[in-house]
Amino acid sequence: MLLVQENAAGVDVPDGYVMKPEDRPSAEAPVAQIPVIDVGLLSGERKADGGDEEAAKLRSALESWGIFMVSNHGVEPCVIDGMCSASREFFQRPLEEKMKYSQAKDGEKYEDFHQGYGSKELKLEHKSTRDWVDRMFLQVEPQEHRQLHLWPESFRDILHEFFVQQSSLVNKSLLPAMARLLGFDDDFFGEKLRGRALTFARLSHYPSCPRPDLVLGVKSHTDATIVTVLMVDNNASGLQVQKDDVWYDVPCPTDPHALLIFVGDNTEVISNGVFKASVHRVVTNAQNERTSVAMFYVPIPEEVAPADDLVNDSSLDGATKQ
Ligand SMILES: O=C(O)CCC(=O)C(=O)O
Ligand SMILES: [Fe+2]
Repeated sequence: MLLVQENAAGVDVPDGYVMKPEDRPSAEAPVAQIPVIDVGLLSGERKADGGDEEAAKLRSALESWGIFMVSNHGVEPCVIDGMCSASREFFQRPLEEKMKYSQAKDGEKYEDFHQGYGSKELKLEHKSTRDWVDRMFLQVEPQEHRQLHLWPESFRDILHEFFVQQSSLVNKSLLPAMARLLGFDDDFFGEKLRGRALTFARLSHYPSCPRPDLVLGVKSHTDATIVTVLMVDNNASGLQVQKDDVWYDVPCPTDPHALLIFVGDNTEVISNGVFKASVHRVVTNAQNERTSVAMFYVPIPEEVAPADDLVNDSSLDGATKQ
């Protein structure tokens, strides 16, 4: 079978989705105390108004969870609402409609790195289990590489606007604040996302699943990014993060317009392990469907190496410079 949507109506799940017993989620997970960072206070000049405290919260999140929420982030609420409803509307369309945006040719299986609509179809030789998710995967940057024929008209403009506003959040606020925590110039991370760097959007739709005890929405992974920005709809939680070998639930943000930020692998490497990439997964839910939109900020591989100043600097000893 090609798409999760086709399986979701059944009472049981096909074998290909059933996780090995050791990888199945437990019924109850503790709740992660993910900090909410007020981005407005992070700019270099806001020390007196609580900026130091906010920077300390950011540091603690970067060094432990590898994930945090942001408020006051400059992405307009109407843009977040618009992106959320455009994604839901797209996934609710009949399958034949959505398949117009699939890159898989007739009879061919969709593969994850292809742009367009589909679901991760594992090759037979792969032993790994399938994820309970349908997706739309699109390259957003460099803009001249966009495959606009795969962008449904209904969300072309809103996805572009969502990207423009959040890339300003990433480049003007978040990455400079992260660089300052390591004692670097504001542009330290940002310059790794210029030129041939790539940005991808992934819209994910998790239909309700009859066996959340056996099946995962997305298996445990880290993102191969500098950072990932995630918008979740508030219909259902499902995201979990791992810390010290324990899986924690990430609750839906109480502010429906908050965004989640993941530290990606590349930042862990560049910071020489000072900042931790978030290990995360998505569990399924028997009652509710769920939609998310992730934006992946991916540098060119040559930019990914531990920063010289952080290597062999015994004075750091696991802590960061101020
Ligand atoms: O849907 C989510 O909450 C997370 C998705 C995710 O981790 C990913 O697409 O890399
Ligand atoms: Fe992820």
